[in-house]
Amino acid sequence: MATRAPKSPRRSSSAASRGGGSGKKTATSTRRSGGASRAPQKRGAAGPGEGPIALLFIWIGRCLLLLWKLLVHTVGGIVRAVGRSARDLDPDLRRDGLGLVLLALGLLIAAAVWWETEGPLPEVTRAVVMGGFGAFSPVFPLLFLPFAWRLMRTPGEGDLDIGRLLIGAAALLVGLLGLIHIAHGVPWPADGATAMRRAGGLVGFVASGPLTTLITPWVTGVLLFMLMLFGLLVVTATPIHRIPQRLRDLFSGLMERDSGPDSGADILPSGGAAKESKPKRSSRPKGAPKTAAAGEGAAAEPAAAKAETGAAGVAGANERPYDDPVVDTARSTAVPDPTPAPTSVEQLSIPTRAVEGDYELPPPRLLKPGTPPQKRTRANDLVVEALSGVLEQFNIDAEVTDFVRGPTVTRYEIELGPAVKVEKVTALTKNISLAVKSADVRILSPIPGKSAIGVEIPNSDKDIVSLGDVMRSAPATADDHPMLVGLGKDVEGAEVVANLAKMPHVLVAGATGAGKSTCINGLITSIMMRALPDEVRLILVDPKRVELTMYEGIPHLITPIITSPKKAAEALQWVVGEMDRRYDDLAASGYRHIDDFNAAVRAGELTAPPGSEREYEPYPYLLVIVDELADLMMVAPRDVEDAIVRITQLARAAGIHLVLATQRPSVDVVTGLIKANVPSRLAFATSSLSDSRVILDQPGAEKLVGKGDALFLPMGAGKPLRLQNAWVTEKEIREIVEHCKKQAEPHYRDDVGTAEAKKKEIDEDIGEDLDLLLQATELIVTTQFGSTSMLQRKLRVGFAKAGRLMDLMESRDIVGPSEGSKARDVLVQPDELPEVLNRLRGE
Ligand SMILES: Nc1ncnc2c1ncn2[C@@H]1O[C@H](COP(=O)(O)OP(=O)(O)OP(=O)(O)O)[C@@H](O)[C@H]1O
Repeated sequence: MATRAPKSPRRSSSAASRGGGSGKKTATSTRRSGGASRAPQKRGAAGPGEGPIALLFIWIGRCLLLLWKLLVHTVGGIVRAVGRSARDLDPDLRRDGLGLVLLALGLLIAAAVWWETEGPLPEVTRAVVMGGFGAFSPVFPLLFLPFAWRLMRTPGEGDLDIGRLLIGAAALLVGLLGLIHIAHGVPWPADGATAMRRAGGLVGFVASGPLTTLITPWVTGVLLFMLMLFGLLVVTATPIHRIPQRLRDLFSGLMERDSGPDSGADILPSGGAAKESKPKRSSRPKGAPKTAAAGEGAAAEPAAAKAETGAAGVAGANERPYDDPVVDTARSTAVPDPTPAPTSVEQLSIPTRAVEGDYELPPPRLLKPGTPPQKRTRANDLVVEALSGVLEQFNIDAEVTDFVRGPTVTRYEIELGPAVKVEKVTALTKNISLAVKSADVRILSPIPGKSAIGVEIPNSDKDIVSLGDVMRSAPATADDHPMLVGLGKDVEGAEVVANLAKMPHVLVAGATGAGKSTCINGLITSIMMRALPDEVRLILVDPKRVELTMYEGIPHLITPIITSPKKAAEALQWVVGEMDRRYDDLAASGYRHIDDFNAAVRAGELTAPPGSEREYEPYPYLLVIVDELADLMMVAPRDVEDAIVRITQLARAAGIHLVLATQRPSVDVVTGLIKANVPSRLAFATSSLSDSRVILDQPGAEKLVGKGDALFLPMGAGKPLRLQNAWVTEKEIREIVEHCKKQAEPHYRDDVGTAEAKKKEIDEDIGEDLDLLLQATELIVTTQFGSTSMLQRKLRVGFAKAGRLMDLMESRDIVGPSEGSKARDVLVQPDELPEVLNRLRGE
């Protein structure tokens, strides 16, 4: 993270050269006056009083001086030109070149030391290396290999790393050579070159010789050993307090490598401390409480570090804004009055035992790594130049002090001089766009947690963020919640994950081609990678009929993928019913959240009330994903809105969550009511500012560059977090789907998407009269007497109402047609009554 302190020298120097024009002028004028004051003296020296010979010498001297200057300028110019073109080289090529130079050096030293090649260059090299490094010389050429390898293998990794490695290796080498020298009796140069070469050479002598005379060889040995240890820690980038953790990681890494072909296949490309999550997880036996996987060597440190970076920090997005909201909101949610537990309700069945043996989650290696992240490329340098140019042109005392490259955009940081208005920079958005040749410039003022303005500019050379990298990152492996999904990487390149159970409902919107479907694929794939089917069940609604078809048949589904908007609207009604059933169970058992209910059931603490035929089972999370809300809203706007609002208001405690995606975020699709009840938003590039306002209640999404560039506004967050959504290929999805399908078969409920049809019939026909109709039916069936006047008398209704009730019963084959003044035939026997009443109720 850039800090102000180290940059201040740069800042002040450029400030002097920039706005501090006065300082520059002063320096120039001082030089001029100096020149002017010397000139008369020189003229005086060549004055009329001097002889022609003296004049000749003076002129010869001046000519020589001129020639010298010419030579110096020419040579300097050539060197500068070469240097400039080297600087202009692509950083990757520069690193490759450096790597090759190191390889060549290693080869030269190997030729000199190992094969004792003849010739002046190998001989000088041999003398220098053996004289300098003594007994270590034969190993010396090998040292170049890892450096060369690292430079060429990991393009884009900062030079800092190389610097760290050099410092660490130097400390390691000096310590080792000093120890070797002590082990050979600390020979001095006066003892001869052979004795020095057999010991630690000149370096070993300098490291140990003088010290041994001052503090004895033993103490020197201990100090040199400590120096070696320090070198080792620097090389491995291990702070002392993390040594035990590193050893544990190393140990468990070795154990995993031994345990099978999957293990160790996917290591974080960035070389982070995080390891891949468990490659396999078997179905938990029912009743076994879930154990956290945080201890599996997954370092949660990056997330913790990020949490300090401000409100929009990644972990901030992941954790803080809705830290534990499930429990909190569950407490505040109005739980309906306790009702007796339903005695014979069919609970959302979860018989997803594996086809053979235990269910195994897909191995993480099925998700491939993305491109290695780059910290700086030539494109970034060009943008910094362009930005500085704009600031200079407009005479603004501000400077580009740093930049942080993310996968899609880079955030350039501009620090202002004293008394410079922020608006001066923000007003330049269009000029900056012009200078950097990109229409999608977004200005953050300030960057959260920093006193600097951020200018986000799309990279002309983007990195691909793969879902695999996100799912194997520390924030993902540190939490084994089955509803945790990989979203992508933020502008600083940190992985962003989110727990759908805590969101608790999310709206995904963006113009066509912006990356919505990829995002939905990422969500479903994350669930398949982490959740057993008896932990999370899915309802997938795909009115476009093409986006989600590949998930057909996965065991997490409770109904085949729904493609008809009408059926989808009905399925939402079913979800409302499922929510009510869950609430009934919660209310009857006295728990406030389905997680608590499930824990009690698993622990065997909860049994159905006496007289009930129920046997409680844990409820899985139910995730409903709608990949085009607009299609549903066109078919049945009122019903869909009602269902969504009802689900979103109450479903969180019942473990039911919605993901609603649309490419038409207009107010008739994302209505005020839906917006008010879907608190988390994920906006991809929108075609207009008004669309951005509909999704995020603020502008910003219209400036996104598409292809997965997104703004994530989790529930409770003030500012959206920009991220590059994770990419998952169709091939990866197919392999994961195949794996899941092999493990278990789906168990479809045939009532999903049909409930509404029955209800509709009731609504249209019966309307408000359901209660009266139920009473009338009960009366007529139990008495087996189809008389209208009896209904009038017993139900205290008028003739018209009684006649209407009779017509309704006739249309449902409860009574026969009217036969004048005679009573109608009753077509239902008393033992069929409960079934008929249920049918009338729409159940
Ligand atoms: N996360 C991503 N990383 C890289 N490229 C992406 C990403 N997301 C999307 N893209 C690119 O953008 C294209 C369109 O993405 P996608 O199909 O997800 O858009 P969409 O918003 O769903 O469009 P539509 O609404 O028309 O289905 C993809 O084919 C891919 O090339």
